[in-house]
Amino acid sequence: MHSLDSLSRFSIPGQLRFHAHPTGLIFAEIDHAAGVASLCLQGAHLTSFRPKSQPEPVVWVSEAARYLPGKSIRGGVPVCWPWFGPHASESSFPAHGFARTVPWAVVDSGASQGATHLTLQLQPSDATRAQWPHDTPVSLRIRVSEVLEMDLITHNATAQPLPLSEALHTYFQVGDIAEVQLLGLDGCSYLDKTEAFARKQQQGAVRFAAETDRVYVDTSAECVIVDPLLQRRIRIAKQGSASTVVWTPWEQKAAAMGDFTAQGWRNMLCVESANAADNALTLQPGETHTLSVRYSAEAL
Ligand SMILES: O=P(O)(O)OC[C@H]1O[C@@H](O)[C@H](O)[C@@H](O)[C@@H]1O
Repeated sequence: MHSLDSLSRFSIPGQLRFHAHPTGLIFAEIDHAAGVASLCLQGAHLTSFRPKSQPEPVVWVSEAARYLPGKSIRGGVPVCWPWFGPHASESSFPAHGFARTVPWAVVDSGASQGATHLTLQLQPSDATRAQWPHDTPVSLRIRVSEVLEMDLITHNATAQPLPLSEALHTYFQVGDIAEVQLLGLDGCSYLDKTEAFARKQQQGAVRFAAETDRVYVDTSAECVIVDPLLQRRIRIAKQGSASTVVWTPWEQKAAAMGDFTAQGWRNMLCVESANAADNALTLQPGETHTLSVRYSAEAL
């Protein structure tokens, strides 16, 4: 694992620095001329992003989030890998895979093409190998400017095809979940996790009035969150992702989770760029797969 000293060679004066949280977790702080972001090295978990043109963050993190070794953080961009949701056969394995709670190493940083960038690689251990005994290097590359770009890159270095599901489980900041609309999914099929995975079809924009937990399949469309309170649109563009997961817990579920404040759930919406359910991947020997997202905000 990194010490702060060993990270100094990746620092960029005025643009990228590292610091330790009182719990020991190490964070990267990126301050680009056009946008700011924070990322926890555990989980390669981005915990905030705000274009400097925006008064409010684009990426939401819970005010009650816990920053603890081995625990996932409520908000930001959890990396769900190498499976999304519950493990297919082992109920004791963690939901959404182990990537979001284990150490990642910084392997590169820089400032080029108008952005500050940082690349991390998951560090396999005996504990991860017990759940995933495959040689599949995985890295996360982020680029911060007025927009946030992220690439989740998985390489199958084994001699056999491997099943894999994944998501960049992004929590977006909204003025009030009950007022926003999500565009881009009209006509898509989805699995409704609140109704035992019933298969349904989206009609028009997605609006929210209760717990919503859906895996939209066979869609690589750009999604747009229209937010009348914050007077902005958030654009979510992606490549290498054929599913979009839409999740909001609503009051009761959020209260049961223990890491939301009483009203915090109202200010978030998860729109997750994924390869899950019908769109789970099979990585062929030697294949490299990249899931890429690009988040931007503009005034309404
Ligand atoms: O509490 P977790 O493990 O971070 O998961 C949050 C949510 O993540 C979503 O992606 C799932 O579809 C939901 O079912 C789940 O509740």
